[in-house]
Amino acid sequence: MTIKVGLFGFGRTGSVVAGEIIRDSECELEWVIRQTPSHHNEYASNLLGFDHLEGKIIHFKEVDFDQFFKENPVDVIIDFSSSSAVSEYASVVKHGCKIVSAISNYEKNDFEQLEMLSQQTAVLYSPNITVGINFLMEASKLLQKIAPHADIEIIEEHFRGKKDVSGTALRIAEQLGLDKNEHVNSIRVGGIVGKHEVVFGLPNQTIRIIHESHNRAAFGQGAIYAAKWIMGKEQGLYSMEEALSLMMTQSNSPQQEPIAIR
Ligand SMILES: NC(=O)C1=CN([C@@H]2O[C@H](COP(=O)(O)OP(=O)(O)OC[C@H]3O[C@@H](n4cnc5c(N)ncnc54)[C@H](O)[C@@H]3O)[C@@H](O)[C@H]2O)C=CC1
Ligand SMILES: O=C(O)C1=N[C@H](C(=O)O)C[C@H](O)C1
Repeated sequence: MTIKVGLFGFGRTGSVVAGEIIRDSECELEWVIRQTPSHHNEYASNLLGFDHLEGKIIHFKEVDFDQFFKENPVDVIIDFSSSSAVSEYASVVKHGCKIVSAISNYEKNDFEQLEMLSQQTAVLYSPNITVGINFLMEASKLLQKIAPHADIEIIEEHFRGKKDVSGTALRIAEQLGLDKNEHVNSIRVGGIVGKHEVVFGLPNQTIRIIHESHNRAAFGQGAIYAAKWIMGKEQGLYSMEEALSLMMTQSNSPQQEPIAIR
């Protein structure tokens, strides 16, 4: 069954994610909604160099969202836009659509709205939707159990233009029970896509667990994995850790396909 996808955001990340969705044989990019008016009614596929027409680009001011979702139904919305977009697609849950949100830093009221939507449909929210970073989080939690007295610092590195502190780093701090104001160190240089390092300091050794995204396609592959995983889920708020930890715990069972990290 082909999964019909609606994408919010076509910026640094969304434009790359769109390409991954178009390339995926099990997904069809139905439309892309964004705040930027350029390329309205053009196709993401053409802008990305594909020959066929897929993923019509829609300027968000040109649509009545409720009418739009009724006339252009999708199975899942993938959100790589901004915190405020959740209010635009709130009505989509009436049509049974699932949600994968990759917004890294939500305003409080926007996240509360996303939580409300999860009472009506399945919502997967992940500030870092790569398979690798979620493995880093599981590995860090395991190491903290083994070395409970270690000093721990989190270092996050991103491109110069990223204004907010990494939502991933804040999530790692939360998972490790660390004060995010004390133990998250940010570096903003050049065009770094995203690097997260958890440093465990012991008296006689230092252990570093590092994940680095080299290409935003990693976020697209993670979002597609999440979209496929959430298809069979009932309403509720899910995390990428849950999606992956279930796979990781079942990964040695013969009927489970191991995670194909590409
Ligand atoms: N969870 C993850 O693994 C990742 C999350 N992100 C997050 O994705 C978001 C976007 O990041 P970038 O692509 O770098 O930003 P960007 O500023 O380059 O692109 C944002 C896009 O969203 C659109 N947009 C913004 N607000 C909108 C709204 N209310 N309705 C419709 N469209 C809207 C803009 O027109 C633009 O196309 C950020 O929150 C970022 O932290 C980015 C990479 C990975
Ligand atoms: O803004 C980005 O680009 C990224 N944001 C996410 C975050 O804030 O954690 C994830 C990734 O590192 C890239």
